[in-house]
Amino acid sequence: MFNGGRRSYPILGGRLHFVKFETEKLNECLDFISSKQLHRGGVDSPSWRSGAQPDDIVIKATGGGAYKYADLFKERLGVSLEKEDEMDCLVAGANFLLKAIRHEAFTHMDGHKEYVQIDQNDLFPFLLVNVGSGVSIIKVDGHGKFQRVSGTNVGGGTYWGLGRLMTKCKSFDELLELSQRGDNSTIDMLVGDIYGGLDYSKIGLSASTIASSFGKTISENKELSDYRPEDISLSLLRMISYNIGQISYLNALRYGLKRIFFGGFFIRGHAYTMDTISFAVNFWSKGEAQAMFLRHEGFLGALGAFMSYEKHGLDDLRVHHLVERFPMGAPYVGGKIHGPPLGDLNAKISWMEKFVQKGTQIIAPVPMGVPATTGMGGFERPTSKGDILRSDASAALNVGVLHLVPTLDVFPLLEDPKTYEPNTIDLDQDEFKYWFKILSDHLPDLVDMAVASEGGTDDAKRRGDAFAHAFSAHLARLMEEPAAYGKFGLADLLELREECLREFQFVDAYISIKQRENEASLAVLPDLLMELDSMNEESRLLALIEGVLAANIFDWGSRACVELYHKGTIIEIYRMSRKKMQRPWRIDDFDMFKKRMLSDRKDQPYKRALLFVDNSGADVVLGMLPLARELLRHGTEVVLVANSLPALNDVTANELPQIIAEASKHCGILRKAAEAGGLLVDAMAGIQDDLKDAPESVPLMVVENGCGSPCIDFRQVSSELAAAAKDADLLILEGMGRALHTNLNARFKCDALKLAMVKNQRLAEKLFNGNIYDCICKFEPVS
Ligand SMILES: Nc1ncnc2c1ncn2[C@@H]1O[C@H](COP(=O)(O)OP(=O)(O)O)[C@@H](O)[C@H]1O
Ligand SMILES: CC(C)(COP(=O)(O)O)[C@@H](O)C(=O)NCCC(=O)O
Ligand SMILES: [Mn+2]
Repeated sequence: MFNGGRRSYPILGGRLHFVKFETEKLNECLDFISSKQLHRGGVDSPSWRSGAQPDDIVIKATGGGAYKYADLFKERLGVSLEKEDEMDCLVAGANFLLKAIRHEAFTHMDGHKEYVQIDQNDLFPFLLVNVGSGVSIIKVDGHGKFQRVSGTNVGGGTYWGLGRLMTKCKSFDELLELSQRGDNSTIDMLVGDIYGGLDYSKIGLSASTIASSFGKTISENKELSDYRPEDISLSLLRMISYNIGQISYLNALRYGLKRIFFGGFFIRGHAYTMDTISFAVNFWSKGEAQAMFLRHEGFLGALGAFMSYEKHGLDDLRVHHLVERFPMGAPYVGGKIHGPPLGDLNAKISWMEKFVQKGTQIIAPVPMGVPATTGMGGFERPTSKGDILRSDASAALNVGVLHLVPTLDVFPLLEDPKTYEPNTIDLDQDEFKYWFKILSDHLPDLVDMAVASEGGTDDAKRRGDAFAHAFSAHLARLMEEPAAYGKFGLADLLELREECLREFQFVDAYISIKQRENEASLAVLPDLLMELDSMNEESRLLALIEGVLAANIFDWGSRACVELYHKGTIIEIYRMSRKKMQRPWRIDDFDMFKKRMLSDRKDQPYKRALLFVDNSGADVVLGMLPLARELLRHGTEVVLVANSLPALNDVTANELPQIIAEASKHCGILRKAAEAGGLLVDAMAGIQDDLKDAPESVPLMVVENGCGSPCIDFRQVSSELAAAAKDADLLILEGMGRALHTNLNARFKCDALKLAMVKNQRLAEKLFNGNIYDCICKFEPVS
């Protein structure tokens, strides 16, 4: 793909993994790079096989290490480090993240984390404070436009260095963990100590405000060993965090800036550190300035260096080109540098098994800070004692793998992409608890299905167990901290399950069910079409919509529906479902749709309809295909939009042509249209054409949606779908995932019909005050 004609080279896709290591582990890092041949593009890369010389390979790097270790990289890997200016990189990294990652920035006050939607038109200027070993304070005015306005030598290195000397801690995480059990009032002199336990309210200081860090230690006749390491660590952490917050605020004041973004590895997603910094900024600015933190806090420099490869064309990347995934791999289960090779399945499984054997450790794939409140004053003692922050061995980062997919686009028919939110229901703590149970209960059946789909071998069983543990670990992690992976909705949760299956190489867990149901449905399709053709236009349209709703019952993601399937054959259940259809439906805009189809537009049919199909079997064969056929009959071009990758029993775009070819054997309308859409080239070869003289048909086409999930997020669809949408004037969204969990409230630039059966009692009550098996027929004409 070429980008607007401005570049002469294509933008390729790829994945960005985020891995950190301490400088003293540099040799292990070099071993890792070397064993995976990462400097040559990985063991699978063509340059590795063709024996590209490392001399030709340039790695972008920044910071002091880029100078200090250039010789070592040359010696050990044979590659040259190309040094990029550190400030340039910090700014480029921050700008990229704020532009391209949806839930990058968040506030953290009194233990409460909130993601902030950054408006690109209202981003600059801002203050960027990078808290690494030392602290850089940068005023950023635009892309590549910045000035380092200040800094302080009292930074992360100071906390870690002093902390190490004073507490004998062996690791940074140990020191941080100690602070969570600390009480700084034994060390710090507080306002209350000076004023006899009272607040100094005249200048707005509460009794618990620190008057002098470490101030209490001067007046007592005590040695270092008389103080608890926990208390020392906490006093140190507060002293340094508060100081950084205060200096940052003063610089923001100096330049009249309201927003301060904090990055650097000192922060470590640690709730207490962030709360202290936020308190300082908020207190001194009297609420005028805002401290914000970044999920990729420690990677600003590295990202900026990576961006400086001009050939990547990364400066043109937009938020819709990036998909963040949270799979199980070395960095996620806390692999040290020598953790499982990226992409090596067997090693990933072994990792899972190891963690499972250890029992309690696999409660979550990434670490977290304490969701505790630090109290109104920001300087109270931590109310929840910290055993939640895990040690670095099992700890990793709050970020996933960034997939760069240049073929993704924003769906052009979204009325307002800026305000569009795919998820209908906010996944708050309560809601998450419910879905946690639903998904956990469903897991054993899904594992059985997945293992069977891969032949039930021992290898498949091992992968199945690993998948179950990986997905459970993610659920547990989210249960602990719902905001751990950015703003996470039900659509993301359902997609995460599919991603975990793919991570352990389950290609299509529901393949045999899909095939069985397709066959059974295709066998009764001719009778259904005959019955439909015997009706008048009005009754037929109603029967078709009824048919779509009734057949949406075939959903292997719904517990209630799966239980039904034991009670009869596919056709029996389909008939039962149709018989139960009682109008008015819970939302029933059918009459409006009918008027539009059969009266208003009788002589001016829709030009092109996009039908977002859902499940395999009866749903697509007896529901959506006959509806497509009716539209074709009216002279409307039909594009069937299906998943790119399998998800539950959803039909995929790859599978559709074969299904259409089978259906076309019984139906001339479908056959002509499919031919016109180029769908039958292979499938119908050799079949006698008795329709040669029939009039030309409008085309029936298939496009993939770019998703592998039961839901759809219209901010990121395939460019093929975006292109097909250009002339569309009708959208039909079908199914619970695409029309209820997501997009129920989405507004489009053209007419939209949302059809679904509600197959979950709680959702029916919550959304419609209704009941399980209620049907929704929501028609939203543009005018
Ligand atoms: N696991 C860790 N080991 C050592 N320091 C850590 C660790 N996690 C966070 N830190 C903090 O991060 C700081 C280094 O931050 P970083 O962003 O890498 O900056 P720099 O490149 O200036 O060293 C350390 O001084 C320490 O305060
Ligand atoms: C995963 C699904 C959204 C799929 O529904 P569909 O889009 O196929 O109509 C749905 O099955 C679901 O929300 N299931 C979980 C709820 C339950 O088992 O009750
Ligand atoms: Mn489905």
